[in-house]
Formats: sequence, C-alpha cells, structure tokens
Amino acid sequence: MVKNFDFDVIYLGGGHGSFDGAGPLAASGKKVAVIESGLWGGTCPNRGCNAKITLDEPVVLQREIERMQGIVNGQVKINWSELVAHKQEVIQKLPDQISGKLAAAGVKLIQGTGQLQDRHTIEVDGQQYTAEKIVIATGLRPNRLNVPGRELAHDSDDFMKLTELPARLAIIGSGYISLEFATMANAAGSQVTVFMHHDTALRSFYQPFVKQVLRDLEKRGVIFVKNAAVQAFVPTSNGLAVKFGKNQSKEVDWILDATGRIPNVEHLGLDAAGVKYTKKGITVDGFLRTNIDNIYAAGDVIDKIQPKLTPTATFESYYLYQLFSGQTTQPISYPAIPSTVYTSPRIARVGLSPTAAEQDTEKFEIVHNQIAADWYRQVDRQSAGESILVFDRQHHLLGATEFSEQAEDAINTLLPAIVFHYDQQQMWQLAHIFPSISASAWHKIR
Ligand SMILES: Cc1cc2nc3c(=O)[nH]c(=O)nc-3n(C[C@H](O)[C@H](O)[C@H](O)COP(=O)(O)OP(=O)(O)OC[C@H]3O[C@@H](n4cnc5c(N)ncnc54)[C@H](O)[C@@H]3O)c2cc1C
Ligand SMILES: NC(=O)c1ccc[n+]([C@@H]2O[C@H](COP(=O)([O-])OP(=O)(O)OC[C@H]3O[C@@H](n4cnc5c(N)ncnc54)[C@H](O)[C@@H]3O)[C@@H](O)[C@H]2O)c1
Repeated sequence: MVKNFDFDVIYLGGGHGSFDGAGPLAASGKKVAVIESGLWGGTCPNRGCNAKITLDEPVVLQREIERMQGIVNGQVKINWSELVAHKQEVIQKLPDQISGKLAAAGVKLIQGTGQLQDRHTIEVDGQQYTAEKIVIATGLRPNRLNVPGRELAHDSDDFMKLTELPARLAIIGSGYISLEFATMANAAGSQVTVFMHHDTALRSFYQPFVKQVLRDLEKRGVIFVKNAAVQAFVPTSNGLAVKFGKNQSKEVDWILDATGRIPNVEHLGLDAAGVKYTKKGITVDGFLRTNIDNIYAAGDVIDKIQPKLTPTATFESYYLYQLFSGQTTQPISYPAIPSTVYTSPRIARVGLSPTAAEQDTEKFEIVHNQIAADWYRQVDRQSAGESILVFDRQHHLLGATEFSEQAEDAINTLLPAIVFHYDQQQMWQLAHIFPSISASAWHKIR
C-alpha cells in the first residue's frame, strides 16, 4: 500500500546543505518543503562566509596600500562601526533572496523549529508535516569552553555584530575563526591575544605556511600564547581577565571563544525516529542515508572526513537532488574540496598535501615556487608567499597549496586540472586572460 505523504522530501534546516538542492528538486516536479528556525540561508550568508569576507575587505586594501607606500601615500585606518554597517547592508538582503528563489522554484517554506516525531513526520509549532524522505541539514553551532565564567565569552556571530571594536581582545583557540578574526581585529586597531590549546595553529594546513602567517601577525602585534591551558574568565574592575596556565592572567575587554563548532543534533527527535549520531554529527552511508533508510543528512551536521565547509554542503545538497530525482543511483563521490583561511596573506589548498607527497618522493614530483619570483605579483609588490604543486610522474596535477594575497583565486583556477585529471595536451587547451592570477597559476603547472 502506498501511503500519501504531504511532501516527497522535507529538509530540516535552510542552509547550503539544503537550499542548493531543494530548489532544483522542486523545479523538477517533486513536492518539497524546507523548515528553517532562523534566517533563510543559514550560517554561511548570515553569520559565516559572506559576512566575514565583507569585514575582511578593508584589510586587503590596507595591506596593498602598505606594500605600495611611496607610489601611493598615506595609511588606511579602518572605521569599524562603518564597516559593520556596510557588512549588514551587504548581507541583509540575502535571506529574502534565498527564500524568494526557493519559493519561485515551488518549495514550501516553513518558518519554525522542527522536530521528528517518527521516520516520516516532523512537527513545527504543533503542526505535523509528513514526507516520504527527510533530509536533516541542521548545521553546527559554536562550542562553548567549559570553564568558570564561560558566559562572559562570546562567539563569532556576536563578534561580527560589534558596533565598536574592543580595545583589548582575547581569542581562545587557533583555528579558522581565530586566525581570520585576529587578522581583522588587529588590522582595525585592537590589541589581540590568541590563546592556543597546543603549540600549533590551523592544524589541517601546511605548517611551514601557517608559521609564516603567525610570524607576520606577531610582527603586527598579535600575541600568541602557546599551550595556554585556559582556566577561567573573571570580571575585573577594568574589563575581564583570562586566567590561564599556572596562575597567569591577562586583562582584556572582550573574549571570543573560537574553540570549534559542534553539530546540532539535540532536540531534533533523532532518538524518537531511531537515527544514529555521534558527537561529531549524524552517521550516514555512501548515499548520505542514515540508518533509517528514508532519512538522509547533508552539510555540516554529518559526521564526515570531508571539510565542514560551504562547497562540501553544496556538493552534498546537489548530490541528493540528483539521487532523489533519479539522475543517479551511485553513491556520492566527492571531488577534491578546496579550502582557504582568509588571513592576509591567505593560505589555500586543494588535493594531495605537500606533507603527504613528501612521504613518497619516488612517486610524486613536488615543485616549490616563490610568489615574489612571479612578475605579476611584483605589480603590487608581493614579497611574502610560496606555492607548492604536487604532480604524479606523468605530470598530472594532484595537489596545490599556496600562501599569498590571492591564494584562493590561484587554487580555484587549478581545480579542474585536479578534478578532471588533465594531461599536458588538455592543459594547453585553456587560453587564460592575460595578465591575471589564472594565467600566472597555469603558467606554473604546464
Ligand atoms: C564565522 C564563520 C565563517 C565561515 N567562513 C567560511 C568560508 O569562508 N568558506 C566556507 O566554505 N565555509 C565557511 N564557514 C562554514 C560554512 O558557513 C558552513 O560550512 C555552511 O554554512 C554549512 O551549511 P549547512 O547547511 O550544513 O549548515 P547551516 O548553514 O548552519 O544551516 C543549518 C540551518 O539549520 C537551521 N536549524 C537548526 N536546527 C533546526 C531545527 N530544529 N528546525 C529548523 N531549522 C533548524 C539553522 O537555523 C540553520 O539555518 C564559516 C563558518 C563560520 C561560523
Ligand atoms: N575560511 C573558512 O573556510 C572558514 C572560516 C571560519 C570557519 N570555518 C568553519 O567553521 C569551523 C569552526 O571554526 P573554528 O575556528 O571554531 O574551529 P577549528 O576547528 O578550525 O578551530 C578550533 C580551535 O580551537 C582549539 N581548541 C579546542 N579546544 C580548546 C581549548 N580547550 N582551549 C583552547 N583552544 C581549544 C583547537 O585547538 C583549534 O585551534 C571550521 O572548522 C570550518 O569548518 C571555515
């Protein structure tokens, strides 16, 4: 007997993990609903990528003018409150644009907090909706360090709403958010202290490049406290104190807890529906299916080895659209997912890392390039920077890592060579606009 459901597919959560696939799925004729408790579009547009990159833009400008001193004169001073207002202007239309596009494709938008009642039913504000298939795409939320005074610390969302920049900023952790926000706050004039859990930062990036980024930030006045062992946050007459190490203390005005993000798996009714999860997220198979065969997951909430980033969430969402619309019956096959830390200079990477390639130098060719040796990077006087390219012995590009002002563009342009395994002949079929970052980057791989 075929049961009649309200929808073919309901997505729980309205971020990239759902909307990139939900729209095309509805447009293909399926009955689709998306439930969102907060802002349409989720983390990336509203309190992640788009918001952050807007705050970063004056840093890029400041650094370029710094390098061009003498040719242009004067320093750039960042007006933080104007910058935050500009960021708000840039991002405030995004939720309506995203929900508008979904509605136009035929998706039913349900605003509210959803909870599974059973394997086919989700309740939102007392109303029940049923679907043949359900996709959980509820993302992550900031971790809160479990120390006394934890309520005195804030998260990245709070930081991006600050209309006044704190004079003295403590950042706990040394991952993506810590290093990006330390870069911005330092450039805008804050005294920044980063409290590191261990003695390394950005552990998934190539460490010789990370060390150069840290050295540059140190020269600019950022203090890094290694193996900090943060114990507590306490109010003082003049601000707040971070208690760390053996009875050490640092007084600041504001504390950013950037100690990672944890999956939104609680209060979703996962147990009621029998869906398995761990503290790293929802467990799925190669079809992004949970142990309950009509319930799937997508985006950051999945327990996975792929980086929890927007390109991964988008790829998964699009894969589920293809699976649900019958365009594929195959398990998901992830491409090489690139990532960048938006420090200034940035570090970007994709594919096989130099560290992995160094383990077998017979098998791989590793090519180092100095950014300053590239005439195009001399145009804006880039002196810091390096790229490392990894090839197989037939000269197929397998991986690329770069530390430079435009590392994200250099890595992006090389993606097809890695994903489609181009040979020399194919590489020469691409005639890039000259001069450009793409032309520079491809010049080094052919
Ligand atoms: C500060 C910051 C900067 C970042 N910068 C980058 C970057 O530069 N590049 C990059 O690739 N990635 C970046 N990321 C990561 C990126 O934002 C995420 O990988 C991406 O947003 C994941 O999308 P998602 O759909 O899985 O989750 P989310 O976008 O988090 O969406 C999940 C949605 O589910 C909703 N939800 C949760 N529970 C319920 C419920 N019970 N009912 C209804 N709705 C619910 C939430 O409100 C949320 O809108 C950044 C993240 C942060 C925090
Ligand atoms: N450019 C980007 O793509 C970008 C930017 C920001 C965020 N993100 C995404 O958001 C996620 C979360 O970012 P994040 O920076 O919070 O996480 P992260 O995992 O990158 O870094 C967390 C940091 O907290 C530290 N830490 C953990 N426990 C600690 C403790 N007890 N004391 C001190 N330090 C401690 C870790 O050592 C690490 O340095 C990232 O993993 C990424 O998926 C991506």
